[in-house]
Amino acid sequence: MTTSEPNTGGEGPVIEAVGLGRDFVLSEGPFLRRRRRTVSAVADVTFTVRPGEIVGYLGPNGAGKSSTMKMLTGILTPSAGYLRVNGLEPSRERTRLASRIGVVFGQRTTLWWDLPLKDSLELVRHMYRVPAADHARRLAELTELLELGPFLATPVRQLSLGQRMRGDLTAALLHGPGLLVLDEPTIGLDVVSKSTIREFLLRLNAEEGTTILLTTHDLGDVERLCRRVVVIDKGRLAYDGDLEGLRASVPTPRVLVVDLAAPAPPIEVEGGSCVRVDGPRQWLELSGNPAAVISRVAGRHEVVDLTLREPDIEGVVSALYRGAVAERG
Ligand SMILES: Nc1ncnc2c1ncn2[C@@H]1O[C@H](COP(=O)(O)OP(=O)(O)OP(=O)(O)O)[C@@H](O)[C@H]1O
Repeated sequence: MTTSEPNTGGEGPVIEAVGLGRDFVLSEGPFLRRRRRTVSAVADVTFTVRPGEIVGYLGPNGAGKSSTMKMLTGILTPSAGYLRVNGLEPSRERTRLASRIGVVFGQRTTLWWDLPLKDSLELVRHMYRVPAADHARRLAELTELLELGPFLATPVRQLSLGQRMRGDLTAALLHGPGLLVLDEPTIGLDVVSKSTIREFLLRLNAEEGTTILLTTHDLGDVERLCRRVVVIDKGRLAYDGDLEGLRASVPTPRVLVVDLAAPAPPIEVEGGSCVRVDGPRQWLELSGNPAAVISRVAGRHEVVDLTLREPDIEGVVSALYRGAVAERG
């Protein structure tokens, strides 16, 4: 793939947020007795994204992810803190910033509902003032990579969700931005469409060095795409680091699944605690060395099969959301 412009605003951070905050003032209660209450959607969030990173911005519902995305793209003005995206202050320099970033909100489309996809993309070209030759080349590349060919002439309203998402990604990338901000890019998509989008994003990142920040509730997205995750909870930063570190930071035990020759009472063994029994199959949460527990179990029971399950990212993130992670500074 080729781009018409340099990808980033230099070697400095693509995103720099320091003590970022956003409050909303709500008016509650019956007429004449209304009270004002301040909600901190984002509070004192500090993180940096460097050129070429793919960062997952995760958190439970209402954590403050969308509010952060809106501040990054200049739609919302921060109430507190310092924020630069490609060296620009998003809420004050929104138009300049728009030429350097691509944004896709999975639940909305930027395309024109009644126009064929190709015409919608042509309008996007005019909005971003992309020269016709650059547009043609870029559209040809994206058409091939995202397999848009069969439905370029279809009105957007007739596209499937997966096709529309590929169209939206194309619209966001036609001007060759160095930063792509995605809010739930695979929401509602089937397995094949999710995979197409993930592989495309990986390729975009590898070949063009495009920096990607995405929110997602889909742990498949996280595992496939994100070498680093930033987790926020109740507006505050809960974790910033790699997936391995996230796994290690949450006490999610490994589980030994034991298939016995016949149903039996819950196994009692040092270093393992039986958490589930289903016929001859039992699940032991491990607190001790797996090899030692396995040898103890095998020494005392007639075992047909054993499987050691590592905690998956789903378990880790839900444990993190439940507040199992130690408070960090
Ligand atoms: N315009 C607004 N007015 C008042 N409160 C708001 C507004 N936008 C967001 N909030 C509140 O700020 C908090 C964070 O919301 P936000 O949409 O950023 O969370 P989120 O992490 O994106 O959630 P979800 O995963 O459900 O989309 C919530 O308590 C929400 O109710």
